[in-house]
Amino acid sequence: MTQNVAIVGLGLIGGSLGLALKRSKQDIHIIGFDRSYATADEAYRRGIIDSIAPSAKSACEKADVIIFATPVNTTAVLLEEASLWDFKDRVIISDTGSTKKPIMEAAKVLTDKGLTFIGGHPMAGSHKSGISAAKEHLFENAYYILTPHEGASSEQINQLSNLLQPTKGKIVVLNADEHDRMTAIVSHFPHIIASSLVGRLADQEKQQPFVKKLAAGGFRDLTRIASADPTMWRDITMQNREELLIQLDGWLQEMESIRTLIFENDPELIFRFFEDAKKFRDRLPSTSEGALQGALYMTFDLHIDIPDHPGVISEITKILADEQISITNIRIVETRTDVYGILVISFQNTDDRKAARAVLSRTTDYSMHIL
Ligand SMILES: NC(=O)c1ccc[n+]([C@@H]2O[C@H](COP(=O)([O-])OP(=O)(O)OC[C@H]3O[C@@H](n4cnc5c(N)ncnc54)[C@H](O)[C@@H]3O)[C@@H](O)[C@H]2O)c1
Ligand SMILES: O=C(O)C(=O)C[C@]1(C(=O)O)C=C[C@@H](O)C=C1
Repeated sequence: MTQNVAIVGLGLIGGSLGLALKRSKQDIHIIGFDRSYATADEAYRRGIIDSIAPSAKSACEKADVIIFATPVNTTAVLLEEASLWDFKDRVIISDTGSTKKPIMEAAKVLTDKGLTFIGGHPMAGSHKSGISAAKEHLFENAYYILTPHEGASSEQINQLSNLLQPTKGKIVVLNADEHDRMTAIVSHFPHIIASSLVGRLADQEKQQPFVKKLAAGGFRDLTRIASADPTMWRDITMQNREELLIQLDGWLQEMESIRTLIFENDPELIFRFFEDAKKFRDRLPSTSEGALQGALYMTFDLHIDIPDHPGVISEITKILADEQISITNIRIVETRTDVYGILVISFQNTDDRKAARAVLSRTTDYSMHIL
């Protein structure tokens, strides 16, 4: 029997979910709704959804499973409005929001009426937003967290997990408190730091106009996420305010002790500060070790030692293009005359990276590394 799935909000996450569900072996009809008709129309034309609904209500009332993929404050408002909608009896309602406690609280208007709500959060994304950035592989190897309401049965949790299988995410069940505490540590607070570092650069650029030209690899790597959508991050910050304040207090204390460290200028203690951080960072699971991507998201990068000669990059991209291996990013980490430069190419998944490594080892003698 056909399963009707409604996706409300067809941006990066709703669109990627639609693309992933499209490869399902189950008989699924995806009904999409977005407040922007142009977005819904693009989703339909790209085959991400099977039909466009005229409203969120109309999409949801026909659905067996509903996934809200809107910014978290909007999702809370929609859940409130949904208390007046006529759902199918056995409907499962879920979302993709980056926060879970306030969403679970907002869903109470529905669960109090006997409806089933299972919070969801795929722990993979991007600083890009909107349907144009949607990718079928986005959730591959990422944790996909579910936070079921206490009324949800294991059969319903399994039904949702089965539906989500084509995302190739790893489903884990957590409670909403744990979820919000952990995502504050590894996702939400780092985002605040990235944006504030960019803010410091913007302030100081007034006195040092040349400084932003020096913002090289380190600054860029550390602040990539500051380019993300401000609406999404405003909502997350407001909804996870308590955990963020806890993180901020800890950080201020940490900065105070780092201030003392620098003031006292003890070489051994300064060395140990960097050494401890390096040891811990180097032990974090990486996708190259077969670990899951997740909050500690690793891109599928291949580092290639290339000589600093004109034409080398086009040689490599041509080899990959001939093999139909798509790349998501390409950058030079270091290039100096007479010294090997390092080209970093990012792929969508481990399979593409493996195929690229294999073809480049057959056709070139450049050494390659996965960090
Ligand atoms: N971007 C990420 O990295 C990421 C990762 C995991 C989860 N999430 C969560 O997923 C959700 C969606 O994020 P995104 O990155 O896809 O955002 P997005 O901005 O790319 O997409 C959101 C979509 O929702 C639509 N929308 C907004 N208000 C609406 C309404 N009232 N009715 C219908 N549609 C509406 C917008 O037009 C847009 O197309 C958020 O809750 C976010 O916290 C984001
Ligand atoms: O990779 C990024 O750009 C992200 O910010 C993705 C990221 C994260 O912090 O890891 C951001 C928010 C989501 O809730 C999940 C994933």
